[in-house]
Amino acid sequence: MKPVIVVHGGAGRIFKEREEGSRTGVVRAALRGYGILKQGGSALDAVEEAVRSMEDDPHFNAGCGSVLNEKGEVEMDAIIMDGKNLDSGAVSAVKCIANPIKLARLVMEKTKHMLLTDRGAHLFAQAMGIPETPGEKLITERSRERWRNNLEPDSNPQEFQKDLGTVGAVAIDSEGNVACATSTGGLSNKLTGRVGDTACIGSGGYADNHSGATSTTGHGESIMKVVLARLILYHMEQGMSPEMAADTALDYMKTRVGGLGGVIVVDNSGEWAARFSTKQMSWATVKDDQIEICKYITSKKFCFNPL
Ligand SMILES: COC(=O)C[C@H](N)C(=O)O
Repeated sequence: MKPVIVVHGGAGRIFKEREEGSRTGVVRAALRGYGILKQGGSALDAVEEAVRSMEDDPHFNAGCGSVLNEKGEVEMDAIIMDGKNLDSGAVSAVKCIANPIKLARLVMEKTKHMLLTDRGAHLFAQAMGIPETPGEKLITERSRERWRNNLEPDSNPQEFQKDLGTVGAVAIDSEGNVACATSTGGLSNKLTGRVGDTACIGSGGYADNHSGATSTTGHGESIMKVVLARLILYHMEQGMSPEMAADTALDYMKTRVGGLGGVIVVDNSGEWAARFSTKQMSWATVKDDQIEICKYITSKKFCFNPL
């Protein structure tokens, strides 16, 4: 099987000043993940590495650069899933950790559970020897400014899309195993303790070798209502291509609950798609040693925009 990786850096508006950084960030992440796949590494390692590289990049709303909650604090959600055995691990509302995706993977591999939240996740991180990163180090000037200007949470399913930047990756490795990973700071000025789609299995991501893997981004409450990631795989199980399944599910989310978002998908034959109903989504993919990246324009080839 020829390995493939697809990454996204969030659906929504991408403001001019973040365009270049966001594009460079998704390219770097895709190449890092693909490097692992090329050396015979697993899809799981590849998606973790790709997401970790975007968590470390302040241009994205994950890890360093996360948006802030109503109190001006970082609270992050992340999920990782292994399509071989349907194992998954997630964390929600975690604060002083540089790489929530790493912690999610440890939840998957070192506990009998699938999701740890807030204080419990923090205690688990300590027990695993993960160093504490002061919250201040995760906060950028951009996220602080956004917090100051945004007294209300970005809760409108259509209006939420002001330059966020959740990150995610899906991959298939040379053995035909698929995996997904997603990480986010969530919605700006959200209520303390709000857990979004990203930490929820089937919403923020899903991976199953029998069909494929998907990672989602967009209005979290809408994504959770339609269980977007699992819905896409369901459509693929019924015979749709990744692109058709993604468009059908995004269209359903828009018409049924008025929510917008974006998804990346890879199926178990290596066919992939990056689709969105928001104005933009940054993404990059590497297949056959060729990289393809988003163009920040609305073209038929690169995106689905029903607006
Ligand atoms: C682009 O914004 C996001 O993806 C936010 C994320 N889905 C959440 O609601 O937590």
